[in-house]
Order: sequence, then C-alpha cells, then structure tokens
Amino acid sequence: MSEYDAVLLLSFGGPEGPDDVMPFLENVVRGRGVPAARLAEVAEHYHHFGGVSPINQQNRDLLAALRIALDEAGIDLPLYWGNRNWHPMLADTLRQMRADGVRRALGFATSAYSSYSSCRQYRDDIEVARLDVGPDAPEIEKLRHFYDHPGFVEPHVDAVKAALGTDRRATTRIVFTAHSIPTSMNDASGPDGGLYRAQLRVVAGLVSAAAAPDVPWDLVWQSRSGPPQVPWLEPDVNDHLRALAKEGVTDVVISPIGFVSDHLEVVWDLDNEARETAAELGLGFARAATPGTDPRFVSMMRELVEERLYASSSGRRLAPWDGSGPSCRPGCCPAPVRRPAN
Ligand SMILES: CC1=C(CCC(=O)O)c2cc3nc(cc4[nH]c(cc5[nH]c(cc1n2)c(C)c5CCC(=O)O)c(CCC(=O)O)c4C)C(CCC(=O)O)=C3C
Ligand SMILES: [Fe+2]
Repeated sequence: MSEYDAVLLLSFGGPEGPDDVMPFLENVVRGRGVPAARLAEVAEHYHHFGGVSPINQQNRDLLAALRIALDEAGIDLPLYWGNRNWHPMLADTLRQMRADGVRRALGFATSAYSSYSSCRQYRDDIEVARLDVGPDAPEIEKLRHFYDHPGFVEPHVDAVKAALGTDRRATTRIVFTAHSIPTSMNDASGPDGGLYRAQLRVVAGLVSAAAAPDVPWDLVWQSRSGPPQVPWLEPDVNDHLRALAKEGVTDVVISPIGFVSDHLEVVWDLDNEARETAAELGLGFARAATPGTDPRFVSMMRELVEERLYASSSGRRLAPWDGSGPSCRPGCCPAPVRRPAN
C-alpha cells in the first residue's frame, strides 16, 4: 500500500463567462498593487474570448488524458482538480477530498519553473486552503519541478522545428518567451536567487540545441503586470521584435517555453499583440505550440506520480533528469511585499 491516496491537479484557474471576469481578476491581484487600468485592459483580453479563459478546458483535457495514462499504468488513485483563482477553487476541492476519505495526495501544478508565482504560491495556496477546510484536511505533497524533463522539453523542440521555415534561416531568430515577473521576485527565486530566469535559460538552450542549433535565439518576457514604477524582467517581446527588425532579422519564431498550454497570455499577448507588432515591422511571424496534452507531457505527469509512489519503497534508481538542475526547496521563493493598489 502506498502512503498516497489521490492525485491533485493544481492550476491558476480562469473565468468561464463574461460575469466571471472581474471577480476572477480581483482574486488574482488581491493585495498586489496592480493598477485598475491594467485590470481593465486584461478584462478586455478575456472579453475577446467571450469571457472564457482557455485554461479550464485545457485542464479538463489534461485530467482526461492523465486518467487514461494512470489507468494504463495500473494506478487507480482518484484524480482531483483545484485552482488558485477560480472554480473549482482549491479549498472546495480539498473539502470534497476530505469527504471522500483522502488523507494524503500528490499535487501537480501546471507551472514548470521556480518563483513565488509559479511555485511557492501554490504551496501557500495549499496551506491556506487546508486551514480553511480545518481538521483532517488532506495533506498535499507537491511534485517536483519539471522544467528540464524531456516530457516538457521535447514537445517544445518539435514545436519549434515545425514552426521554423526552410527559407531565410540565416536571418531568422528564435524568440523564447516567458511570463515577466518583478525583478525582485526573480532575485528571490530558488535557494540562491535568480532561479526563474536561470531555469528558463536552461530550457531555451536545450530546445535550441535540439531543434535548430544553427538559428540564433533570445529569451525575452511577456505579459508584464504591476505598477509601472516597479521593475519587471525585460525586454518585453514587442520591444524586442522592434530591435530585431532594426538589426536586419526577417523572420521570428516565438516559442512560449514559459507556458505548459495555450493560456490567454499565449493566445492574446502573442497570437494577437506580438503578431501585430511583427506585421507592422514586416517580420515573418510563427508561434510555436505549447505541450498541452502532448502524450510525452502526460507520460511525464504519470512518471512524476510513479516516482513518488515507488521510489522510496523500492530503492529504484531515479531517472537521469532528476536533480539535473537546481530546484525549489522549503523556504525559498518568499512572497513579495504586499502593496495597496494605486
Ligand atoms: C510567473 C507567472 C506565470 C507562469 C506560471 C504559472 O503558470 O503559474 C503566470 C501564469 C498565469 N497568469 C495568468 C493570469 C494573470 N496573471 C496576472 C498577474 C500576474 N502574473 C504573474 C506571474 C505569472 N503568471 C505576476 C507576478 C502577476 C502580478 C500579480 C501577482 O503578483 O500575482 C493577472 C492579473 C492581470 C494582469 O495580467 O496584469 C492575470 C489575469 C494565467 C491564466 C491565464 C488564462 O486565463 O489562460 C496564468 C496561467
Ligand atoms: Fe500571471
């Protein structure tokens, strides 16, 4: 018997209709000092899609695929889903898990990298939700980071290969993107600081080397939020495209390695905004796919579960990618100082 009795998918959550948009956004930015004008702008992005975030269907698809993968491996643990910012909310899910008799579950977060937003905040979410549920709330053990796992890297490699044309390669640039974060959050990420950007550079290097070592690449940032006086990671992807056009680059392939699926930031900030910027500049533009429900990504999820289920009891040798790069440890990636909206 394993000490685990369930698997939990932890995600960001997103609105499911126009009336959900503002309450969802308020959940996201509570205490984070994001200006009202920025919120109104992001609300518009959601309204372009009928107020429905793509992230929810992506998570439903991921759950269905993972169910099949677990069944095929003979793992009959029940599967749950709880979000940080929108229904199904994590506390409600934990309450259901407790009612079902779950005591200790493995948690997979849809976020590959170390930083407060992408790691520690999920651990904080779990603790806050457990306090809300009260005595006998299930314990959740978050699975390790997977940014450099082949199940995450290989789908990005194939996507970049597919997006790269055969013409004008000498003047093509691969532009890897990830969600910008405040520079202070990057400085505080991981046990020694700077881990968010460092992990992204590792993945950019792996994808470039396997997909197109002859094509130069850059790592830049997208979807900046927060008050303008707070520094965030730069350059922004749109500014970067302007600089590339001046340098004589003719074509760009944008690979959003910061994302596991086509979130709103991908389908709006890249497929609309960055595409438009490229068109104004006369740059050829292709956007590489994200893993989504790629079978290799789903198999990776199953493997990460299996690793915890069996490794400690069987003395099985861990896979080569385990510990291949630094990762979060308890206590790292502290929360940013909360500030009032202004
Ligand atoms: C590192 C990172 C990831 C990647 C890791 C991960 O995947 O977790 C990520 C993912 C996501 N971010 C998302 C949406 C939003 N993020 C916001 C705001 C912020 N993001 C931040 C960071 C990150 N965010 C930060 C530091 C803020 C400032 C406020 C704060 O300090 O928390 C805001 C507020 C409005 C605005 O953008 O200004 C929204 C609406 C969605 C859902 C998209 C969908 O619906 O498909 C997803 C997956
Ligand atoms: Fe975000």
